Amino acid sequence: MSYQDEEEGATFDGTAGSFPKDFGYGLFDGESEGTSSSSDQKPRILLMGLRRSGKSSIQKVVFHKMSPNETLFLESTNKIVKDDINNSSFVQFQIWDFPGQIDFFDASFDYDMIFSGCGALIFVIDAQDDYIDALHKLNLTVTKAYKINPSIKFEVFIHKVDGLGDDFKMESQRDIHQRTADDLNDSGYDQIHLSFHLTSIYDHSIFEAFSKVVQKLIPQLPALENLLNILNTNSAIEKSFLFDVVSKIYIATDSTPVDMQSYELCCDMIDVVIDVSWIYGIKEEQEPAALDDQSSSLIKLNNGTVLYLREVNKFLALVCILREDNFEQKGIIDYNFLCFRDAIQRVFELRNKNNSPGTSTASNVAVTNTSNDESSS
Ligand SMILES: Nc1nc2c(ncn2[C@@H]2O[C@H](COP(=O)(O)OP(=O)(O)OP(=O)(O)O)[C@@H](O)[C@H]2O)c(=O)[nH]1
Repeated sequence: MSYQDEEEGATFDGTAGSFPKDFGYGLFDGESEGTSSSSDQKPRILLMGLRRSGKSSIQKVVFHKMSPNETLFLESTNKIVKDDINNSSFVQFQIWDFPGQIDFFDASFDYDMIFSGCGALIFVIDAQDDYIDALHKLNLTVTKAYKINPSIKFEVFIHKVDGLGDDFKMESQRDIHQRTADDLNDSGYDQIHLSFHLTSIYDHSIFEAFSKVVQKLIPQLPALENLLNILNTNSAIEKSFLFDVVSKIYIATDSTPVDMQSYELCCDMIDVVIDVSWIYGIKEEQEPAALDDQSSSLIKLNNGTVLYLREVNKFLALVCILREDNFEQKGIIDYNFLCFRDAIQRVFELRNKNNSPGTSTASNVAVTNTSNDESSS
């Protein structure tokens, strides 16, 4: 089995989508290349599934801003393609895209090495196709991976659901759920937990599903959720997301349920802010950055709701949804936000202190220090 490091921009020039591929990518202030975790230490998210199930498309759309229509021209993957996700820099990991025809009984497939450093395994099932073979492969894959590394998070993407009606979607999910549980029982692995997500690259569901996968690998998630809950309560905010700006993955949200529409609105807001700041906000000689410490934006919707965005650091933004009436107390909201930003920085400073260099846990995503040069208050 051969490996291939994907050269950034070699196969896709990043012109599709609403902002450039290299927008805001890079290291934190004062950090040199040598200080970031090396490729081998970065935790892995594996993308597996049958041929043409949509693995490469998912990776390209979520992390390389490829427009969904362009995925029609993607060629079949015939090698394991390793992609370093350091574009967002906040959460760093590698995605390994596997060829659909991979054979676990092939002696050259070093699955000990592959599964041992793996944080999450995403198995993609094409819901528009007959999925019986895929379920067989899923069972084979998760049992093999579990034997080597029981701490892997197993995620099943029931993919390409854009072509399916709502009833059929639900029915497929139920059926796949049932069959995989039966298969795992039969093979004596009923302790393996699988999470299911209905996804499509043609809407935001793929970003939402990926957000949930990445969140499971962030050990600070409970602390972040708690901070968002406190912020919401004290500022009369209805919903808030902490976004990794470039990928539009949300790395945390408060504990109220996420509804797709709110998430989509917040994603669209990020696109608008970045597009506008790209056109008007950045001087030529400066290194492009998605946001700076002054970035904020306010969008009033005609249903009496306000979307409010504030920069947390170079790579993270807080996007809140609240009633227009409650936004009258903007001073309080801004003050609470500064406290929130300060607390977030302290959460990650603590982690960095606890983690001596080179000892990042393989299954958790590496989180880089978020502190800005400027004082936050
Ligand atoms: N309708 C629909 N088509 C999709 C979706 N995702 C991917 N596709 C299409 O599925 C086809 C196969 O996608 P790929 O990403 O090449 O599949 P793959 O799993 O990487 O395939 P291999 O490299 O052969 O293993 C492409 O024509 C994509 O446009 C989706 O969400 N909906």
